[in-house]
Amino acid sequence: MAVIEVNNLTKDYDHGRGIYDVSFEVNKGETLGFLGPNGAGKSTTMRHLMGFAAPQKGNAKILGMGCRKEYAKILENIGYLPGEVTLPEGLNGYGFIDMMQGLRKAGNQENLKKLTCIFEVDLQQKVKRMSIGEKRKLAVIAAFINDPEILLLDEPTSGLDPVMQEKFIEFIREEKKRGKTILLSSHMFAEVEALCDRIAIIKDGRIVSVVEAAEVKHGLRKIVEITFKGKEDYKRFLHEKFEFERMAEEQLKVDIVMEDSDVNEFLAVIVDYEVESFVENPVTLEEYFMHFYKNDRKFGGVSNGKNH
Ligand SMILES: Nc1ncnc2c1ncn2[C@@H]1O[C@H](COP(=O)(O)OP(=O)(O)OP(=O)(O)O)[C@@H](O)[C@H]1O
Repeated sequence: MAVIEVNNLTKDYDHGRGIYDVSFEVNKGETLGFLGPNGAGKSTTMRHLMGFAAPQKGNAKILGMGCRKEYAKILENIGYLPGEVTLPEGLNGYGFIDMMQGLRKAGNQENLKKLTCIFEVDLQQKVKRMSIGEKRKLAVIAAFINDPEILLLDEPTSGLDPVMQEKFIEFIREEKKRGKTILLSSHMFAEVEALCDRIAIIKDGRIVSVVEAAEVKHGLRKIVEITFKGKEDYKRFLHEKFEFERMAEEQLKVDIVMEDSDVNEFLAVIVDYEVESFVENPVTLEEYFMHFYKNDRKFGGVSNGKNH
């Protein structure tokens, strides 16, 4: 069952900035990683899910409720950690948590103790005296304070030191075991690999790929490097219908991108060529993702974000 649904969500800020026809869903108990370079549209999508902005087209729903219209109801079930944290400077940690608990009508002192202990925040301290990391940890506590079923986490570990990052990952693993539904935007491959069931990649405001994390982890997509014996074969091969990643005429070498399901087709074609060698390398999540950073053309399965 889809808990979070984003359908053709569009917000055009002009000059090619914004999000365009963004569609994906997050099922109950699933963690979807939302990966994209700076300015790709992750926070904009999250803000629409929180009902802070109205789309020009499409819609965002949580538990079947429209995020803009039923904002107050949705808030009771949701924990949101914004990408940029701005906290009221005049309050101390307790004051801020009280304010957040009041907003959500769900005080939970036991949970507060547990979270304060895990994330080591001194709640007596005034917000204005806190470091960036401490403010971030306070925002993490606020997001989890009412033990929400659904979590929208916008780059949750940015600003945390490596020990805290590790603690956070452990904490989310436990939350996953408890059946939480999570949308997590991140730039950190290790974090995404450790936590996410599926990964949606967004670039220039558009979803360019949605993949099962296991598919990437187990290297179902591969780069095959083929070296030909002669120039004629090398040139002829370039006309074959494969996805070429790299061509090096001097070395008579090409890299093609393949999925497991393409292997038979590849073998049927390659028997017709004199091959010096071929090497197969699984694509890591980082390579898969970096491809979108560096290139505009598609790499692997482009989907509408609805495959799961
Ligand atoms: N209120 C706004 N007015 C105008 N442009 C905006 C506004 N909010 C976002 N944008 C633009 O929309 C695009 C997407 O921004 P967004 O903050 O969603 O990216 P992001 O993927 O979260 O990036 P980052 O990783 O840097 O946080 C950017 O080009 C940004 O400049």
